[in-house]
Amino acid sequence: MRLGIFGGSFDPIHYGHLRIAEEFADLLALNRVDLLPTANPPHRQALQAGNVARLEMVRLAIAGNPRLGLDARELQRSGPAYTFDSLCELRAELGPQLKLSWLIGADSFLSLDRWHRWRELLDLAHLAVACRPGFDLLRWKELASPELAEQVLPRIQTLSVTDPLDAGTIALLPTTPLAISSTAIRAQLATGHSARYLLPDTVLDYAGRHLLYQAAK
Ligand SMILES: Nc1ncnc2c1ncn2[C@@H]1O[C@H](COP(=O)(O)OP(=O)(O)OP(=O)(O)O)[C@@H](O)[C@H]1O
Ligand SMILES: O=C(O)c1ccc[n+]([C@@H]2O[C@H](COP(=O)([O-])O)[C@@H](O)[C@H]2O)c1
Repeated sequence: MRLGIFGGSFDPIHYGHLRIAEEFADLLALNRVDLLPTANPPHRQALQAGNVARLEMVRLAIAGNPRLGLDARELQRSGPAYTFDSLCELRAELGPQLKLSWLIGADSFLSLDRWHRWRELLDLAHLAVACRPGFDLLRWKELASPELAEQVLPRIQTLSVTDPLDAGTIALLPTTPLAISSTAIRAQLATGHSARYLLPDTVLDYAGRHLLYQAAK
């Protein structure tokens, strides 16, 4: 069993997220990728849509794709939602033998050294880094802090589905670069512009019906 986890604010979820989740599953031959919406992210201001709405939008977005699942554990936790805590819980539930990989976009990867107990994350899971326009992974050595570079360099491996290890490596995934962001979608909706084809229609309809990203009147 090879499980992938993809944490995010998903405020709202969009095709940039869905495409890297699909390519992650495909490139690493994962049995399943669980999307893990975060609550109280330690590193950013309050999210715009509430927990229930973001969970529902993820549910709508992944409907019909048997490889994508939903893990709501962080929404049930009070206090900051640290990835370290989620990976510890997952390891305790699934055992040491399971191959566990955490998907992260290139922008998040470059700030990994500001995450809670970041050095220990690779004891718990593999890391798979997706391309994101504007964050050139070929230049990551210049862009990363010396601490991150020192920690990361020896761990980077060429993409491999047959790695015998259960955690501890970093794969740079050649995913399709899609310049889509939740920030831009929220801005488009708040100014009355169309966000169609940047995210699933079902998610857009949900956001519209619940007036999630409209400008305050
Ligand atoms: N278009 C994209 N391409 C690659 N990775 C992405 C893309 N959008 C988001 N990600 C990654 O998905 C994860 C969750 O991202 P998040 O939910 O914050 O989306 P976002 O579009 O970056 O949102 P925001 O604009 O609100 O910051 C992060 O690891 C981020 O790097
Ligand atoms: O654990 C941390 O300290 C930490 C710091 C920054 C981000 N994260 C996680 O990274 C994922 C992507 O975050 P974001 O803000 O880009 O949506 C999400 O699962 C967050 O909980 C985790």
